[in-house]
Amino acid sequence: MALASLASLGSVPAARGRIPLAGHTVPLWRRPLAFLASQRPKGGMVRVDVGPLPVYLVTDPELAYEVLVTKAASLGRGRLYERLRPVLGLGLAMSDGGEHRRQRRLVRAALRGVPPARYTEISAHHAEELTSAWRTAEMVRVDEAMFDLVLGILLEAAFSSGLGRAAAAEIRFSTRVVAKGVLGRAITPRLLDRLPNPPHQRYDAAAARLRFVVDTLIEDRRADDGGFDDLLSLLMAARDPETGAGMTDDRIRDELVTLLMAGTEQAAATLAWSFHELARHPEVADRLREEVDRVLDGRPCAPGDPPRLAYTQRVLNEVVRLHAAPLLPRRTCSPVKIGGMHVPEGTELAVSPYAMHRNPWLFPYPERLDPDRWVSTEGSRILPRGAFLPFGDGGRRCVGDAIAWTVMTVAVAAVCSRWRLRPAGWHRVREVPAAVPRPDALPMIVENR
Ligand code: HEM
Repeated sequence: MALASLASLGSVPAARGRIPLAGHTVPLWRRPLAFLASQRPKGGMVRVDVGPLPVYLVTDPELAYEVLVTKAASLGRGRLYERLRPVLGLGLAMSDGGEHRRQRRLVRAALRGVPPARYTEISAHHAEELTSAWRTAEMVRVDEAMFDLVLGILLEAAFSSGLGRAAAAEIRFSTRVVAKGVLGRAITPRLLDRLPNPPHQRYDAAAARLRFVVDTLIEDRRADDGGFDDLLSLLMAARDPETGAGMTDDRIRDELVTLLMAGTEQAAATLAWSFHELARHPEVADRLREEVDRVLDGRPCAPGDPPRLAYTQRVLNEVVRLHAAPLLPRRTCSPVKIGGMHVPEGTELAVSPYAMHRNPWLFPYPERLDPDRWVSTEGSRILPRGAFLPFGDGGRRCVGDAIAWTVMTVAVAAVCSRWRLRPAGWHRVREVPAAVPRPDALPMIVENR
């Protein structure tokens, strides 16, 4: 059927709460995640007006699968991403089409070049260092501790021993500033760039410093490329199988910054939520500790252990379900049929894993942390494709998912084999929108088990 003769986007309903001229800016500003989770339109698509810009929000698994997988060739990055170029450059998260496919092949090959056992060893070492420094009754900002932990692990995987103290401190500082400011920067209209805005200035300066430090590390490695087997060396050695071409140093820097930013923010937020959820569900925490004790018997995780921690991984599966990406934005780069509708070129779409994962038709009692919903028994319901998207799907699916599972399993096991974390009663934790929502702050008290 010709595209033009199909139903048009005009038939897609607008989400409730729209105000003339302002669109849905008010609910998006005041309670964005609750607003997204409340969207369950009949046809699986609803229009959300971000000021004057209509964005078609996809909350139905079948449509999400079309957007992310089967029709992905007609979709590129959405507008939100354009604003991230000063920090992510031409890194994987920013490119499209054939360029993206070629680059992704190289990055995946480099990531796979570090054996999974190495990620387990590095994670176990860093997690031990962190948890052995905690003291009974101490208050720990778990969100910050997890950020430092994941970044430390990724930095060691990327630069092994080649990273000096000063460079490590600079990367830690800048990455934190960039991670905090990234969403504000992405949604601020370009028009306002000229106005003085201290948070944006801090963000821009941190982005520039982060890129500068990584540039210097690449330069140093070019001068002494003796026998490293880390991600940096693997990215330098990566060659396109068709053309034999490698990456320029600028591109290697963009990929490293992308991996550090994408990996740290999301895995750290998920880990922080894990401890928040375990504290709210003592029966789940007891079962997890029982498993960790049985499998590890008091020793740190070793290669081969993470897959044996099956209950721990089911808990993490629930955490990534409940605290998933609010939006995976896309823009059509050619006219395309989606959900039987004609979608013209230049349309902004966004799949919402967050909304989907909280849909009771897909996940009964969705607000409940229930690791056993992932036990497959005879007769258990099979989820439709496109319904569970913590790592996205298709050609843009997360390239760090396996690393994330290792890092997170090892870290949860390390904390739970030594400590119980109790919420510090004075703070009510809020979900802050980000690539993966993060806690605004997560102060917890360390207790003996
Ligand atoms: C719990 C942890 C993580 C979660 C929930 C997560 C989630 C995601 C999601 C949903 C996407 C797809 C975005 C889209 O379709 O628009 C993505 C892409 C990506 N992730 Fe992750 N991620 C995690 C950890 C990591 C780690 C540890 C790394 C790196 C070591 C990483 C690197 C990336 C990169 C580079 C992309 C872009 C892929 C592309 O565009 O081809 N992520 N991630």
